Amino acid sequence: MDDGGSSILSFDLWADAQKLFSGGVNSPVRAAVKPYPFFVKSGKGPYLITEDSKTLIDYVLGYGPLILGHAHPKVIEAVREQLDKGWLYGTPSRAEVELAKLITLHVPSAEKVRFVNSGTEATMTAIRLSRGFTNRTKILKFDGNYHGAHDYVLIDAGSAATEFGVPISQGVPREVASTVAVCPYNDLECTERVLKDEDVAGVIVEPVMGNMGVIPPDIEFLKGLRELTRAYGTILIFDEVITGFRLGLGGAQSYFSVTPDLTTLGKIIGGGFPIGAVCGKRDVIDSLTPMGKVFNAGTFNANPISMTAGIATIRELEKSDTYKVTERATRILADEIDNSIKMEHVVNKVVNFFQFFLGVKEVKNANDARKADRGLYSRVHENLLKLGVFIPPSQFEALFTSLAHDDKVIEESVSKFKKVLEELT
Ligand SMILES: Cc1ncc(COP(=O)(O)O)c(C=O)c1O
Ligand SMILES: N[C@H](C=O)CCC(=O)O
Repeated sequence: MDDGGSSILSFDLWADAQKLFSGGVNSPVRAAVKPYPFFVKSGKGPYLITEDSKTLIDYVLGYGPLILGHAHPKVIEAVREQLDKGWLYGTPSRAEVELAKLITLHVPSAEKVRFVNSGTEATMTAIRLSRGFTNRTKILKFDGNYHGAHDYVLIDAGSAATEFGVPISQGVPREVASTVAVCPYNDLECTERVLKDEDVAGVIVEPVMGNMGVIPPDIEFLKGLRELTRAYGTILIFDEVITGFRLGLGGAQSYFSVTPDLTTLGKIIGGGFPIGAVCGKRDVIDSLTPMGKVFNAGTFNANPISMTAGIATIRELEKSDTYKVTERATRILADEIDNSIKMEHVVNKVVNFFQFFLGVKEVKNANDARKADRGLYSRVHENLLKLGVFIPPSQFEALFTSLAHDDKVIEESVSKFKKVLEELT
């Protein structure tokens, strides 16, 4: 980052933060920013403004939720209106019905919904549901898929768990870990072997892997998962915390025409406010308390602010050119990056999010991603930051585009990427 005498504020905040928080941060990936995490005072459209008064073009976008860009006026208006009416009732409110209607309208697998407060809670609840509904214990997940920060899934997890070398977290009881089988992504043979040999309650999968960089699925893999889980009476859970309302209004399940039994959502459906949701077949969701015996509860579940921001966001997605704009932005940027890198590399993109991998020929699963040159990726991140472009600090995250990433922003970004990539690769 260009100090220019003005980065004292971030630097000082960082010094304080290290005394106050483990590693100076409250979510580990943030500590990977080089040379040290900058602190943000505001966001507008495609930009972040740092405490050092630097403007950065943002391709992190809160790790995915901000598909309309920062501080979109429609979301501000809706949340302001809600604030005047209070923000927590401990009762149902109109907004949760409206948001659930939008989700069930657009997401093919969603007949009923349970709102929670994060993607982590959503996958935890979906897994418990699949166990409760089937009366089985085992879960199958895929190497490098990240489903949040709870015990059931911190086994061969991607994202910061891989970045910081804890794909299997300390503190997860061995008894819990032993209930989770892991297969390589895009590997149906392994999946079938596990389903045949074990009594599996649920298979949880990111329909596009977005937590080892971006890794697209083989369409046959998703279709095969559907057929196999049906054949073995296992619940298929699509973790669409990233892909939900990003690949289109119907998420990955519409994009790939594969309908799971349960879907977990988060990020975009809260318009950038904390949220999670489990949705799926009526009889499965009805297994949750109070109708059923699978427990879930939450003080902040379906809180009116997140509901309102989510409604405003989805309404905007329904009528704006967001998918056209974000796809175009990703295509131009990803292609230009592809052309600018001189060494062996891969650029993986799906609709409107992408990642590049240096020093490898193909990235089809987590093992391929681990072979990429992470040190060099980190230098690209650092040098781009000096030029005013913020990409994820970790190889194992994704670059996202938003409605605010118009041609002018992309043009400026392309010239900066070219400069850095031609110099470093
Ligand atoms: C696919 C996926 N599932 C689950 C989660 C967990 O969501 P949250 O961070 O909101 O708990 C994330 C991101 O963090 C994710 O990318
Ligand atoms: N990869 C994570 C979610 O998608 C990044 C967010 C975080 O862990 O802070």
